[in-house]
Amino acid sequence: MAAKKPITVTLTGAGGQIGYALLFRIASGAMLGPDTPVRLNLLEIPQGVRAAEGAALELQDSAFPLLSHVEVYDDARSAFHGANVALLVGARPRSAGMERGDLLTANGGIFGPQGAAINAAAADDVRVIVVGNPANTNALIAASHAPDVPAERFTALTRLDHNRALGQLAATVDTPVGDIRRVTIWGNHSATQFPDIAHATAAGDSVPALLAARLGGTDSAREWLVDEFIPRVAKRGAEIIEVRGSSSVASAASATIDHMRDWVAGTPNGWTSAAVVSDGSYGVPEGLVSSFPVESVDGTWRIVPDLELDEFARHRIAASVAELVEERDAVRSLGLI
Ligand SMILES: NC(=O)C1=CN([C@@H]2O[C@H](COP(=O)(O)OP(=O)(O)OC[C@H]3O[C@@H](n4cnc5c(N)ncnc54)[C@H](O)[C@@H]3O)[C@@H](O)[C@H]2O)C=CC1
Ligand SMILES: O=C([O-])CC(=O)C(=O)O
Repeated sequence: MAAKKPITVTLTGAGGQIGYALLFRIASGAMLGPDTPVRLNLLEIPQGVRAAEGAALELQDSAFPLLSHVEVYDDARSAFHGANVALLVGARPRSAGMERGDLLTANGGIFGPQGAAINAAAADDVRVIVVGNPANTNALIAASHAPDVPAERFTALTRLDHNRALGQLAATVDTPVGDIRRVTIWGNHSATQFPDIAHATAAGDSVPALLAARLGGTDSAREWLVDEFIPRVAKRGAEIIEVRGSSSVASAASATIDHMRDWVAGTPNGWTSAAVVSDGSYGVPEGLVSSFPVESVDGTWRIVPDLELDEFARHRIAASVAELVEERDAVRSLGLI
């Protein structure tokens, strides 16, 4: 059988923390599969180039059979040349006391030029995920500078929030995390996000019913949901910063791998969460990059249709979407879109 052609993966922020956690998993085949060779293009700003070069040396020392080539760039056009997969991680992380909104001005300027470089140089089938915060709005900025790339190819990471929700639920209902299905993160990757378990199941049983049984009735389950689960998941990033002293790295890299793997290979276990360009579903204005329940079908994210939403869910989703509208208007007034 002829050897498979390598997939070109461009990673921005390759000299940073998440970059370092991502590179070795990509090269090992965890993202694109055990028989897909990869070519890695690493993009950094000049101050980050040495760190990226160091990571490239270590990649060589790891002798990954699937790794066909590694190149370090400080020029976006060259780095995105022929990219089939673009992981936009490079941006300043939040430190203690900062809200994600504070990063809009700091990081927004990065994503227009990178969107334009993707438009000019990437492969026709490019798939983009934005990890750098504020991820949803940065993806919107990048997409708006790439008119020739279908908007559906621009996504942002909310899989980390999804995985955090699975972790919290598994611990509370005492079920293996792999048995939990049909959890959704709606809206923005921020404290306004809505982690929704109304449709969730654990080994086929209704999670709301399991919670009610475990926590002493539907009222207590509701209290846990509103006062503990939702804020714990939505503010987990800040909790990690407080406990670790810096923002999530390995879990963010792992979620990025999950997102891209499922996008390419499909979601046989049912839906997951990803921030995708809205087609107007569930009242989310068209064009906003918002998190939805999504399935990956034939290499394309599809928003799961026709889920029933109660008043509480509609209210929570609207609040997070209102924040996305504010962010869009802010970057518009800064001339970034
Ligand atoms: N969406 C999500 O779930 C999560 C997002 N994040 C975000 O990911 C981003 C990266 O985090 P870390 O790796 O921990 O930060 P880091 O500071 O360790 O690394 C960022 C790297 O990006 C580079 N960089 C900055 N501007 C760049 C540009 N224009 N082009 C290429 N590279 C550039 C920097 O030189 C640095 O090496 C942050 O914005 C952080 O807030 C972090 C965790 C979760
Ligand atoms: O909270 C932060 O600043 C980093 C991040 O996005 C997360 O951990 O969810």
